[in-house]
Amino acid sequence: MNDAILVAYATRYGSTAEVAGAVAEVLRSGGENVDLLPVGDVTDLSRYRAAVIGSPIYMGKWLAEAQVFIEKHQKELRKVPVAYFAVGMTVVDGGDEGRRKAEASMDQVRLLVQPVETALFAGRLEPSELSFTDKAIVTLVRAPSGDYRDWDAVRSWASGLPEKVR
Ligand SMILES: Cc1cc2nc3c(=O)[nH]c(=O)nc-3n(C[C@H](O)[C@H](O)[C@H](O)COP(=O)(O)O)c2cc1C
Repeated sequence: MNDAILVAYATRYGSTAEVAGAVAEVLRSGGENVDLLPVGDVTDLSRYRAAVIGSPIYMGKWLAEAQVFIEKHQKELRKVPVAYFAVGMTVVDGGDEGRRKAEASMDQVRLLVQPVETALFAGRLEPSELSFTDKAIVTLVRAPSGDYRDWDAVRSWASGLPEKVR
């Protein structure tokens, strides 16, 4: 039976995993049968009637594992409604240009599988948690730090999904 909804995510420091968790929770509370999985743990897509896929943005792009997941499963994913969400910091105070850059992070995956719905969410950046290299990059680009995730925005988007992926 392909009656379940897949919520699959990539994450480096956990914030996108938590956004995916909130999306899954809202769908479940609406009575949907949901599997919440890191992209690397998804094997069989035949049991899903829809997929929600999210990735954080790093240097303007989705994490490689999210792109590879979509590329690898593009044939199956094209048969069902797919929604994408991107999590990043340029949407925090980057205005229209920040949103445009965040939208562009999905260009690659849009080409592979056209989504029925997309969303951009502000993320979390905690410098003390970052690897040496990541910390050096965010210091260089003077990225804002803190937790900017807007849970109301995430939940509101998720509550509209069942209608969109029907
Ligand atoms: C090295 C580095 C590069 C980043 N590049 C971008 C970027 O290009 N655009 C953006 O919107 N956010 C960028 N971010 C912010 C992350 O997308 C944000 O912190 C996100 O919540 C991280 O998700 P995760 O905790 O799931 O890994 C960057 C963060 C780091 C550490």
